[in-house]
Amino acid sequence: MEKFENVTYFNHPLIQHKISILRKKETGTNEFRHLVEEIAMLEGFEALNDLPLEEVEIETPIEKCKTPMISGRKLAIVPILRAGLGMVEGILALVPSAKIGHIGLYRDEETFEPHEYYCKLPSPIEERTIVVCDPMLATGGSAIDAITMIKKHGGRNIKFMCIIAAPEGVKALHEAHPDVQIYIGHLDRCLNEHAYICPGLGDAGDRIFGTK
Ligand SMILES: O=P(O)(O)OC[C@H]1O[C@H](OP(=O)(O)OP(=O)(O)O)[C@H](O)[C@@H]1O
Ligand SMILES: O=c1cc[nH]c(=O)[nH]1
Ligand SMILES: [Mg+2]
Repeated sequence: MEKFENVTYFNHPLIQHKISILRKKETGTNEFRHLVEEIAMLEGFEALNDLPLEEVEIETPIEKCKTPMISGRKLAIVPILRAGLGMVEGILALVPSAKIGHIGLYRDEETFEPHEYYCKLPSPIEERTIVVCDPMLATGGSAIDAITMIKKHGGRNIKFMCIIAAPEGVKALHEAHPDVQIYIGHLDRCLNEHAYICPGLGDAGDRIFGTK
C-alpha cells in the first residue's frame, strides 16, 4: 500500500486488541457497541492532538496562575449515519462541549454508490474543526460524498476517523480530498465482490444496531 502523508494508522496494542474482538462474528450487539465507542475514544485522543491551547488565568487553592486550556476553533463531530453514530459518544467523552452534525448516507447494495438522505451541520461550520466519523472506509464513496457536502456548506478543517479501512478506500479518499487528515484503526486486505472489507467485521451498522 502506497504511503500517504495525511494518513495515520494506529498501532497501539489496545486499539488492535479491541478491533480483533469487534471482528469476531460471535461478538454481540452490546459488546460491539461498547468497543466501537472505546476505539473511537482512543483514536480521538491522538486525532485531536493539535487542538489549539490558550493560557487562561485561574486560581488554585494556593495562588493565581496561567494555565493552558483548549481555545479558539470549536469542534464538530459529524457521524455518517448510521454506523458513524456508534463512534460519537467516545469522542464526546474527550470533548463534551463539541457540537454534533449528521450526514445520512446509505450505500446502494448493487452499485455500491452512496445516496444522501440527510444533512444537518452546526454553524458556523467554517470556524470549526470537523471530525467526520464512520467505522468503515470501504470503496470510500460515502466518506468522499460526506466530506464534499461539508465543504459545500463551508467546512474547511476536516479530519476523517474510521476503525477499519480497505486500501481502495484510503486511496480514493486521499485523492478526492488530499487536505483531509485520515485516521485509521486497521488497514485490511481488500474489498470482496460485494464491496465488503476483507476480513473486516461485516456490516457495521447492522452490528451496532442489531438489525438484519
Ligand atoms: O466506503 P463505502 O464503500 O462507501 O462504504 C462504507 C459505508 O458503508 C456503510 O454504511 P451503510 O451504507 O451500510 O449504511 P448504514 O451505516 O446505515 O448501515 C459504512 O458505515 C459506511 O458509511
Ligand atoms: O465491510 C463493509 C463495507 C461497507 N460497510 C460495512 O459496514 N462493512
Ligand atoms: Mg450498513
